[in-house]
Amino acid sequence: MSIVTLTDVVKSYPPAQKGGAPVVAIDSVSLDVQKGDVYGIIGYSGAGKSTLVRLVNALEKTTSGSIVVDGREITTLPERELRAVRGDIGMIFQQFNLFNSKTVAKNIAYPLEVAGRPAAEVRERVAEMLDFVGLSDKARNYPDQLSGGQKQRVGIARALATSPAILLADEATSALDPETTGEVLALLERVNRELGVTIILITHEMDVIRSLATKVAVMDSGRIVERGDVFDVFSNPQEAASARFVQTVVQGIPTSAEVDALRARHTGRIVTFSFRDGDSSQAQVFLDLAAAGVGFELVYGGINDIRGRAFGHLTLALTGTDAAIDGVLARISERSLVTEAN
Ligand SMILES: Nc1ncnc2c1ncn2[C@@H]1O[C@H](COP(=O)(O)OP(=O)(O)OP(=O)(O)O)[C@@H](O)[C@H]1O
Repeated sequence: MSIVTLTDVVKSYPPAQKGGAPVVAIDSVSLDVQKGDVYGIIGYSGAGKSTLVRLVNALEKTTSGSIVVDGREITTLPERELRAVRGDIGMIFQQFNLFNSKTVAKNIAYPLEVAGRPAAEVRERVAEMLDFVGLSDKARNYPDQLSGGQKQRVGIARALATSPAILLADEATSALDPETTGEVLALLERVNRELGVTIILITHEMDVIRSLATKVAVMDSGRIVERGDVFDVFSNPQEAASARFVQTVVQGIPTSAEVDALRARHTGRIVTFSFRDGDSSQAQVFLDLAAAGVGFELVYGGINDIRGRAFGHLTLALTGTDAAIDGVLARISERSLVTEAN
C-alpha cells in the first residue's frame, strides 16, 4: 500500500538575480513509497534531497505536481488541515535540533504537549519512548550533557512520540562517527521493524543506504536518475551517477589508477567479472577459462553483502591466444557482466 506518492513534482525557486533563470530544485519527480519501506534517497549536495523532504512534510509548497501522504493530497490542503498531516510525519535532522534549555524528557514531551495531550498520558509516553531508545537514565539530563549518538536517540524519541506513520530522516547520521552511526542505524531499523514506521532517509552516505534501506532512489540535479531495490542498484547500477556512488562503498572494482598499476605488475588482459547471488557463479567462470585453455591469475576483487545477499567483482589477468580469450569471454558474458580494462 502506498503511503507517500509524488507525481510529476516540480519545485522551482525565484532566480537569485533579477532576470536570471529560476532555480529548479525538483524537476518532475515521481516516487512511490510503500507502507513499511525504508526508502533511501541519495545524491550529492545540491541534488534536491532536502527540498524533497520539505515538500513531503509541506514545509514548502510545490510549484506543480501532486503529493499524496497517507491518502491525502497535501498540495491543495489548507494550512489548518496540513497540521494533521504533519502530525503523521516525524522528522530527525543532522544537527539534532533539540531544545538545549529543556531536559531530555521535556524535549520528548514537547510534541505531545503541543498536541494538547493530558499530562498523565505525556508522562507515560515519554517513559515509553525513553525506554525504547535506551535512555531512561538520562531523562533529567540536558542535551549538552549527551554524546552525539545519544542526542540523535532523543531526536528519534521526540519524532516518534506522537506515533507518526512516517519518519523523515535528513542526513540523520552525517554528524556522527562510524560507530555511533551504526548504533543509530540499528535503532532506526528497530523503529521500522518493531513499530512499523515507514522511513524516508535522505543521505549522501551510500553506506547508510546499504545497511538500512530496502529501496533507493538516486537524485542528480533535481531528478531521480535511478531507483529500485538496494541490492539491484548496488550490484548493477544502470546510470553513471549511481555507479559513482556505488563505487564509493562497493568492494572489488579497481579504479582506473589501480588498473594501471595492475597492468604494470601483470602480463595478460585485465578483465573484471561481476557476480550476483542467484544468477551467476564464480566457479563456472574458472571452469570455462580452464576448458578454453586460458591461463588466469586473480589480481583484484571483493565480495559485498547486502542484507544477506552477496555480489562481487573479481579481476583476473588472462593469458592465452586472443582468439581463445575472446571466445571464452563471449560465452561467459552471456551469464555474467564482463568488463575488460582498455
Ligand atoms: N530557498 C531556496 N531558494 C533558492 N534556491 C534554493 C532554496 N533551497 C534550495 N535551493 C536550491 O535548490 C537546489 C537543491 O537544494 P537542496 O538543499 O534540496 O539539495 P540537497 O541535495 O539537499 O543538498 P544538501 O545535501 O547540500 O542539503 C540547490 O541548487 C539549492 O541551491
